[in-house]
Amino acid sequence: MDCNPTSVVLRPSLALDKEREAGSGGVVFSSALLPNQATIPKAFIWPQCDRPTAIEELDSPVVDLDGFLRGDEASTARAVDCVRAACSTHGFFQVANHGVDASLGRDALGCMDEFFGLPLCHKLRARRKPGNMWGYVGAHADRFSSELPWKETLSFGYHEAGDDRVVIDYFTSTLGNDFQRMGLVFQRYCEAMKKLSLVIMELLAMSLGVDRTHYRDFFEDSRSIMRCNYYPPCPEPELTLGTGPHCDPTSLTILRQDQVDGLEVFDGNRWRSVRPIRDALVINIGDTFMALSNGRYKSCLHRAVVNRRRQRKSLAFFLCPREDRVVRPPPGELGGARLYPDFTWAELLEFTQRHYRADMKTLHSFTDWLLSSSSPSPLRST
Ligand SMILES: C=C1C[C@]23C[C@@]1(O)CC[C@H]2[C@]1(C)CCC[C@@](C)(C(=O)O)[C@H]1[C@@H]3C(=O)O
Ligand SMILES: O=C(O)CCC(=O)C(=O)O
Ligand SMILES: [Fe+2]
Repeated sequence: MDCNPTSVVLRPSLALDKEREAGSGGVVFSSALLPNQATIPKAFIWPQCDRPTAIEELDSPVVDLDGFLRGDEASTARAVDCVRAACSTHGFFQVANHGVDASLGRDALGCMDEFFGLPLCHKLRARRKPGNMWGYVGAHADRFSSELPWKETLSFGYHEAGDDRVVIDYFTSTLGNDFQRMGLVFQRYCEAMKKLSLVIMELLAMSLGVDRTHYRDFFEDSRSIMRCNYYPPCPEPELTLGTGPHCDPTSLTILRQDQVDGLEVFDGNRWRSVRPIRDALVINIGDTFMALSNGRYKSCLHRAVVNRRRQRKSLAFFLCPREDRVVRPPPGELGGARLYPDFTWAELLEFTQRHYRADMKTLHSFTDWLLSSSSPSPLRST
């Protein structure tokens, strides 16, 4: 593989579930090409209705977690009210004084600069293999053939294993022992994200009037996804998107942005920007938690836009339950008619990876697909 390809070559159109062997070559999207191009390939051009427009800022609350983490009752009550208000509307809020070491977040963003700055042939050592979710991808050009997102991504899994090395081992086994330090930084970052996500789960439970340990226990043995998003500068940012409009299919997202604008949330009427706040973390509810709350909390539509001058990076930690846990709301508190059937995260994840490109209707489409499937799972009650 030429380490510095001279052009973006996109293979002929292919449907999502007819994924070709990645080894067949042909498709690369590399930021190394960009400074020399004045226009973007047609496959990256999005429909007019999806293109970025001039927008205002989202009024997303910043929840100070310091008092809650110290067990202060008044601060806890304020945090619970703040979370309830945000999750009952656009599902986004930011947290400050969250207990995650600020230097760890900056180190992780620094490791992203190091990885995505590698020659393409080195990045391709981590290339995502067909049927697998982990690895390096350019513009999802191995899965989609139009409306390609203007980004490179690196995704890997995180779960507590006996030796606490699952992420370190991923980096050293995929990229070599020279990447031991990078693996250690991301290992520690994922551990910190997991710890914070369980704190947020307590807050969410309390704000829903559910026993405060309910969701925490449900995610204790979580199998989460870490995704590094790298958005190169784009010669025609008004025609494309860094990440298309979607609701996260996962349960909870903890997003660390760098200081470059780009995250946008649809508040029901218009797109609004989520301005980066230094060292704060953006939290949003995903589809799986919307089902766990029987629709009380909203998984919200969001996207990422790019710009002509500056690269942008974001670190998205996606909390997910163990694959075989049945997703259903807690008995009693969130009563009323069930909005969604029982399902497992494994079923929803497989739907997004093999049958459906996650967008703003993923959970609705998944529910239809699930209930229409010929072999209903014995776990499922509707
Ligand atoms: C389960 C997942 C699928 C996507 C990553 C994630 O872990 C959560 C967000 C999903 C995604 C980012 C939504 C927009 C479309 C997508 C294809 C992307 O642009 O990356 C989605 C991810 C995916 O790899 O399918
Ligand atoms: O990069 C961002 O700000 C958002 C990315 C995102 O929504 C995602 O990866 O699910
Ligand atoms: Fe997202």
